[in-house]
Amino acid sequence: MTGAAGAGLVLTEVSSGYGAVSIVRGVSLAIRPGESVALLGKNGMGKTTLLKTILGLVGLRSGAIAIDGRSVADLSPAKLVALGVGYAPQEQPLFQDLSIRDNLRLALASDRLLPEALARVFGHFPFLKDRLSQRAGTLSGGEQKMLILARALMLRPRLLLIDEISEGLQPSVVDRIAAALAAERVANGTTMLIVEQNLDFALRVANRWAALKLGEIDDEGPVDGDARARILRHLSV
Ligand SMILES: Nc1ncnc2c1ncn2[C@@H]1O[C@H](COP(=O)(O)OP(=O)(O)OP(=O)(O)O)[C@@H](O)[C@H]1O
Repeated sequence: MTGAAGAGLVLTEVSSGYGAVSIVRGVSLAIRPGESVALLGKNGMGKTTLLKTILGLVGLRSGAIAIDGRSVADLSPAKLVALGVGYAPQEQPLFQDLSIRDNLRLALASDRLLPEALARVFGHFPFLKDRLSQRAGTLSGGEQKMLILARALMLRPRLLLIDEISEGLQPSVVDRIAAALAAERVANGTTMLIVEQNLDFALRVANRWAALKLGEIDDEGPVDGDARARILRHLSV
């Protein structure tokens, strides 16, 4: 393994929500450095809200969140980035009128870092290299998802939070994204928390899983021979 090792993430009785509504309820989850955990569950169970709570985009109501033993409660987005947190969000994450190059540049504090960071993401997604000046809004849905992930990888995150990246993608694109995530883990020991509804993808990219139901962790386990059947119980109606 080369480069910085992954970060540890510990959630202790985390609760959060919107207005008067509680969404995430008492979630405890410890992810060791280098682990990849798939967070599964039906629509509306609170998966995205939990990721946003870790990032401070949704306020923490009670409980604690620590990265490498350090509370993230009062950290600004810039400090989270400095700690090595990368985020691939589900909704409207690209600047459609900016070029691929400028969308990637926005991940960095300084252009000095650009050549090395671009070289890293070109290794995962070579098509970006030939189309750097193309407007992001003209990319296909799958290409946009790969650009979103590439942007999250620009700073070589130690903890990567990914929200339903495989949604609506054709199998060949899902394969490329799974390969990129696997390569990052091998190269950098990146810790990952991956919100998913695509069970096959989740089982490929994670070594552990947790199922969220109405804001609570309903079940969890390792990705082993029993995982598929156990998870399906949580995804089926
Ligand atoms: N900004 C918001 N204000 C109020 N309620 C919200 C807001 N965002 C989400 N919710 C509600 O919180 C609940 C959980 O939503 P969340 O997006 O976290 O679920 P999810 O498990 O990620 O689902 P999906 O797979 O559909 O993205 C839903 O009932 C949703 O309507």
